[in-house]
Amino acid sequence: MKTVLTIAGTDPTGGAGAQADLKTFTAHKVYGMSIITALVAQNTLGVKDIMNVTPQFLEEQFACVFEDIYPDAIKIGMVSETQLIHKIVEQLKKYDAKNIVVDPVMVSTSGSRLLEDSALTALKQELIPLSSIITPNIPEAEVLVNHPIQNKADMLKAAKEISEWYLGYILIKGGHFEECADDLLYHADEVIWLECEHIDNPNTHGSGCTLSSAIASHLALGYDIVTSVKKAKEYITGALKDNLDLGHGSGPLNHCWNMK
Ligand SMILES: Nc1ncnc2c1ncn2[C@@H]1O[C@H](COP(=O)(O)OP(=O)(O)O)[C@@H](O)[C@H]1O
Ligand SMILES: Cc1ncc(COP(=O)(O)OP(=O)(O)O)c(N)n1
Repeated sequence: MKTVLTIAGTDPTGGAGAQADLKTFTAHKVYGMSIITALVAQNTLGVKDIMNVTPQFLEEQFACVFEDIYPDAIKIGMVSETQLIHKIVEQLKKYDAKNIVVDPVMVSTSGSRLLEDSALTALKQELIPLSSIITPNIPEAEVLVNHPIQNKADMLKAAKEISEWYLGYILIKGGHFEECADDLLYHADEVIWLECEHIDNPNTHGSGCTLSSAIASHLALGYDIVTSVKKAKEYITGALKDNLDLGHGSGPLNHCWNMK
């Protein structure tokens, strides 16, 4: 069985973070594992509190995973502090990790900051360069390029700007636009639009976590990056169309819609 690791924060209601990632791994029939960066008190209504783990505890979790069950692919989500990013970078290098997907989580859709301002430099200069693909949403891409992104032309411009300092694949997600949900996959002047109509579903909590975990699952299964992204986009679209309605805010997805 192929193995996939998430390095992420938690969501006790299971819609985002490590819990969503693990469900996504299971839905792709890969063996899921998790290294926790932070305990997050959150639900469909928003984030109440964050308790980061220590770098030492992060290192112990790395040893438990990598010295026992080596992952075929890794998804990295919420890592809010510089010292935790430093530790993850050190450990990924130590264990010669491959097939790394970085979802540069910065702010939850409900508006809570999940990345400290001071950690942005370490994210850009140390963690992102180790990855094969990054998956920013529009607000995250705006932070990476430091200007607004209002349409598809702006998305392409932003991807080109990011490619000046990052050599991997860049997936800018268009889920925050009203008119459509077209994602842009960009690499070395290659432009692929993954087109999708805007699905009228207010329950999108954790959609970015779920998409990046689906990409990592497909990488572990041996697909190339372009195929992995296309298959992951089909999966997230199906999950959004499944119309699960739980909770009092922006609800979670049915990660196992494809197993019905
Ligand atoms: N209403 C929607 N209709 C169709 N696809 C969507 C919708 N909202 C999000 N998506 C898709 O879900 C994935 C996650 O995107 P997004 O919600 O932008 O990420 P994040 O959760 O990181 O903010 C992307 O493939 C995006 O296009
Ligand atoms: C622990 C944790 N990680 C990431 C997020 C953000 O999730 P995302 O998939 O970007 O979707 P929204 O929750 O913003 O809709 C999170 N909330 N918690």
